[in-house]
Amino acid sequence: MNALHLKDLSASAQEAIAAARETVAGLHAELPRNDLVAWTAGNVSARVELADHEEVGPDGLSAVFVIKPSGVSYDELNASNMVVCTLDGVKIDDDTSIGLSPSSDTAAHAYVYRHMSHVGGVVHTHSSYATSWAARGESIPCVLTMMADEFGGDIPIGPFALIGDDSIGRGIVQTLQASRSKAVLMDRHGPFTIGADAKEAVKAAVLCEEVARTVHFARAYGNPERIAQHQIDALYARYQNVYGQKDNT
Ligand SMILES: O=C(CO)[C@@H](O)[C@@H](O)COP(=O)(O)O
Repeated sequence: MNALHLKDLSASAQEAIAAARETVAGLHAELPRNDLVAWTAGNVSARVELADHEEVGPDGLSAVFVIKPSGVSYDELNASNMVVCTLDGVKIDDDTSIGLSPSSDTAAHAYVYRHMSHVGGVVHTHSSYATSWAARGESIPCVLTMMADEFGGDIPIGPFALIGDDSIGRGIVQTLQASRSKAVLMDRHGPFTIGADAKEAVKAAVLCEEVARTVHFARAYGNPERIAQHQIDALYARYQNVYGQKDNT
C-alpha cells in the first residue's frame, strides 16, 4: 500500500473520489445484470482526475482510479469497499481495510490509464460469447451495423499475456491504439473495454457480448459479409456524433 492517505488530499479531490466510488460500485451491478460474468470474474474501474495537482506524495498526484476489491461478490460491493489506487496501480490508504486487495487486473487497468489519457473507464469480463472468440484467437468481423456504430469496425484480438505484470495492459494498449474499437479480445483470456467514463466502458462490454453472440449464430448458419469500409465509417460517424440526446442547449 502507498503511504499516501485519502485524507491528505484536498476536499475537492476527496469529493470526486467519493462520487467515483458510488458510480463504480453501482456499475458493477450491470455485469451480472447483463450476464457478463460468472461468479466474480469481472471488474470495472474509473479514473479520477484531481483538478488541482495535489501536492502530496513524492512527486505530486494528478489522478487516481477506483476499482473493485478482488474476489468480492457483486452483491457485497458498495462505495465503501471500492479501492483507490494511484496510476501505478498501488492502493492508497483509502479507509478500506488494510487487507482489502484491489482487483487482480489492477495492473492492466493502471497501464491503460497511464498510456491512454482519453480513457476514463476500463472494464474486464469473461463474457461467454466474446471469450469464445478470444479462445479461438479470432477477431469479430464487422458484419453488423451495431458493430460499425459502437466499435467502428472489427473487434480486434490482443496478444496472449499472463496476469501479474504490465503484459496484459501493454497488449490492450498496443491493440486499441491501432483501432477505433472500444473493445479488445485478449487472446485465450477475454474482453477488455474502454470508455471516456466507466459507464461508457460498461456499455462497450455489454455491446461487445451482444455482437459476439449475434455474429456467432450468423456464422453458424451462414457466411455473413463484412460491411464496406466507407459504410462502416459513415455509420460510426453518425452514431458517435448524432445518436441519442446531444446537449442541444
Ligand atoms: O480472470 C481473472 C483472474 O485470473 C480475473 O479477471 C477475474 O477473476 C476477476 O478478478 P478480480 O475479482 O477482479 O480480482
